[in-house]
Amino acid sequence: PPKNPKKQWSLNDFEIGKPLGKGKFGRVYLAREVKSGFIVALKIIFKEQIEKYRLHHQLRREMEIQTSLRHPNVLRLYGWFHDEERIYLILEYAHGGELYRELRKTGRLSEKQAAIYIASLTQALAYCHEKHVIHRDIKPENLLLDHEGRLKIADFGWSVQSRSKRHTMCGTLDYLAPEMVENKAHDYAVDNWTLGILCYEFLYGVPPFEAERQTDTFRRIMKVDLSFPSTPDVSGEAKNLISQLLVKDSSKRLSLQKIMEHPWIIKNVT
Ligand SMILES: Nc1ncnc(NCCc2cnc(NC(=O)Nc3cccc(C(F)(F)F)c3)s2)c1Br
Repeated sequence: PPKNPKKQWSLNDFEIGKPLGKGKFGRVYLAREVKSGFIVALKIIFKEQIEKYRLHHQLRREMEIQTSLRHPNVLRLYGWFHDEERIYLILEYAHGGELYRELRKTGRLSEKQAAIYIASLTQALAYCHEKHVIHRDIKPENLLLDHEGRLKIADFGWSVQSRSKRHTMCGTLDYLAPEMVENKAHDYAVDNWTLGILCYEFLYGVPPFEAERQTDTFRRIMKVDLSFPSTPDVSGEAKNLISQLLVKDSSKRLSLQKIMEHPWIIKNVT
């Protein structure tokens, strides 16, 4: 018998609820699938924006990549549909919202919480990398929390299926690895660098190479101008992990496997 064709969704299948957030190119709403009562997040993207910025292939790639990923720390993309002027992404609803709101609220995280998030991110990235997917745009805005406070990587709008080295420039400045800043060929190790950036930001409340002007941030990234303030008092193990990730030579960055075996992770996560 023919495989039952993928359900064709339409807006009538959903009741739209409160806005959850504004992302690039469109808003996200809470929504309920009428028949099942299943709660989702519906991301609405305007076609003319996609046309204007010529992002069709990127959006298509995101669909392909995300519908094939299944991991507890990767936000699900259940499917999508479109009408005259909009494209709708049917996403897993992350009840805890955006991680960066928690970061802004509390200023910085405890070492235990930071280590738990870094371990979750590392496991999610190890899963993505074994599926040849580099996210390339890991930043607090793309990290969501579910109802149990479990971290979910979202928005694979910049990810790529990579077997060869990549060249496309993307991502926000603070989180960019040197090889991306230099627009050089880059590979999976860019996500390892970003783990170092995030670990620093979770513990100190700001990313390590933050500067007034973009040119200064670029310069600080290229120099790996890393320094640890004396307050808050962060453990030596945490600084050790960050220093092993924020390494200019991408081949010398601590591997995802080694991150999971690092004393700071072992001490705080098991
Ligand atoms: N509480 C919540 N629970 C669940 N989700 C929430 N927010 C949505 C998070 C996202 C997940 N995936 C996304 N994907 C894209 O946005 N993709 C996208 C969009 C435009 C253009 C492009 C492209 F054309 F550039 F590729 C790609 S946004 C929230 Br708040």
